[in-house]
Amino acid sequence: MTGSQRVVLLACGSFNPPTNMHLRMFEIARDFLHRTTNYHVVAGLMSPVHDKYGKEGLVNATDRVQMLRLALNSSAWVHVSEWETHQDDWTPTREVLQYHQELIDSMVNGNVDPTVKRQRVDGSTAWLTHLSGSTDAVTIKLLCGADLLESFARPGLWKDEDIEALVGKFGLVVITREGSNPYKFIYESDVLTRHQRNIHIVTEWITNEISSTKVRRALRRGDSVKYLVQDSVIDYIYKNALFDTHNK
Ligand SMILES: Nc1ncnc2c1ncn2[C@@H]1O[C@H](COP(=O)(O)OP(=O)(O)OP(=O)(O)O)[C@@H](O)[C@H]1O
Ligand SMILES: O=C(O)c1ccc[n+]([C@@H]2O[C@H](COP(=O)([O-])O)[C@@H](O)[C@H]2O)c1
Repeated sequence: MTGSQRVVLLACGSFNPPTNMHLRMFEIARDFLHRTTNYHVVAGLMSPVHDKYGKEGLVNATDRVQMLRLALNSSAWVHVSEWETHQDDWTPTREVLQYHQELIDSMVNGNVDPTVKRQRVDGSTAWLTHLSGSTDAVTIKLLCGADLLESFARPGLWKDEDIEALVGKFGLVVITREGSNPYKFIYESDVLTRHQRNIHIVTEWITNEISSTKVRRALRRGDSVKYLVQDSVIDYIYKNALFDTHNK
């Protein structure tokens, strides 16, 4: 596509379990960017957080990766990246983006780094095929819900220099979420306002409040989660007795 800037969207999170909203985020972000910017979204990545992130009720990364793989069977362009889960410890999001940008650079941006190339052979990098067929540069952006953006203000949670890099160097695509006001949040932050052009707010007009927390609660109570989560993921959860479903 002439004159367009190729982009990969990366969403980080627990995905505990992955919901249909996690998948939908990618669709609405891509539609919005294609309609309002000259970005051409070539691939999406979901990077589940490391077990050592230590969030209460987090099932192990092997199961979360497996659930994401099943969920993403219905997508032709979004993939799971296991890299984060294979590290020795939790990785800050800035470093997750940095790693994937370097991997992309080593493939298409003419910046061949042999160390990065070696790490590529891990079977979870099929998404790189979306980058072939063109030598136009590809940049990575963080895709997130407005609650993640607003967590930037939680004292001690994010490093200032990481926030600066996320918005200054990479850029954000933020999906609105019930109870959040990303425009006001950006207005109240000097650093976010300075990089406002690099923050794309996507309004989800078809509002819904699907969250993994609510899905886990329903599962625990034996309530149906059909149409909130992909059927294959529900089967996996019951087969492996995740989220206290053992006696349901
Ligand atoms: N309903 C939603 N609307 C907009 N963004 C969402 C929604 N659900 C999840 N996201 C976004 O998806 C990413 C990964 O989210 P995460 O795994 O924390 O899901 P969650 O449903 O918020 O989980 P939990 O309820 O366990 O906190 C985050 O950027 C989050 O903001
Ligand atoms: O990089 C950071 O400093 C940082 C601080 C807090 C959270 N994160 C990431 O944000 C995501 C939050 O996921 P969750 O499920 O807790 O909403 C997860 O991928 C974390 O690694 C990242």
